[in-house]
Amino acid sequence: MTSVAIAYHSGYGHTAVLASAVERGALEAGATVHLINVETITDAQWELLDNADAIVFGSPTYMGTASSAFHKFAEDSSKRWFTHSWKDKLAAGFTNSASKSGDKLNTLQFFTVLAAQHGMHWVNLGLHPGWNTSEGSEHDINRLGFFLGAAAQSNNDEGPDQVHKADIATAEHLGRRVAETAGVFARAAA
Ligand SMILES: Cc1cc2nc3c(=O)[nH]c(=O)nc-3n(C[C@H](O)[C@H](O)[C@H](O)COP(=O)(O)O)c2cc1C
Repeated sequence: MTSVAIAYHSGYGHTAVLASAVERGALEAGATVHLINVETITDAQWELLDNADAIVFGSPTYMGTASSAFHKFAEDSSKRWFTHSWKDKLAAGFTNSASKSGDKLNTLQFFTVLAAQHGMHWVNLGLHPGWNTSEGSEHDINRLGFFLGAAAQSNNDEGPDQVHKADIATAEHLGRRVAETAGVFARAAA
C-alpha cells in the first residue's frame, strides 16, 4: 500500500476543506493518508513525511504566494534537504484564494521549486481546463483552468462551508491521481 502525506496550512479553514478533499481522493485510490497541518507539525509528523511515498503541499495564497506558516515549514524542511532524504518521492500541490486568479499560479510554482530542491518528482493535475467554452460552466471540474495543481477560489465573504463543489472535486481528483501515480512508481521499483 502506498502512503500519501498532505502537508498543508489554512489560516481560516477554506484550504483545510480542500486538504480533506485531497485526502478523500487518495483514500479512494487505496493509499494510506496522513493529513498534516504544518502550523502545528510534530516530530512524529515529520517522520510520517519522511516515510511517505508522496507529499502533497497545500496552502492558501496570501499576498501572491504561500502563507508565512507554509514558508516556515518549507524552510524547516531544509534539514531534509541536507541529507536528500525526500529525494525521489512524488510531490503535488493545491492552493486557494479569494480572487479567480489571485496570483495562485505563483504559489503552485513555489511548490514545484520546493519539490525540485528536494529532488522530488512533480505530479501535475492531469485535467483539461473547464469553464472555457460557451457550454462550460463554473461547475466544471478544474473550472479555473490550472495545470500544475489543484486551484480553488473562495469568496472573501463566505466561510469554509461554502468552498465551491467543483474545486472540491478538483482536489479529490488530485488526491486520486497522486495515489495512483505513487502505485505506478511503487510497482516499477518492486
Ligand atoms: C494575509 C492575506 C493575504 C491574502 N492574499 C491574497 C492574494 O494574494 N490573492 C487572493 O486572491 N486572495 C488573497 N487572500 C484571500 C485568501 O486567499 C482567501 O481568503 C482564502 O480563502 C483563505 O484561505 P484559508 O481560509 O485556508 O486561510 C489573502 C488573505 C489574507 C488573510
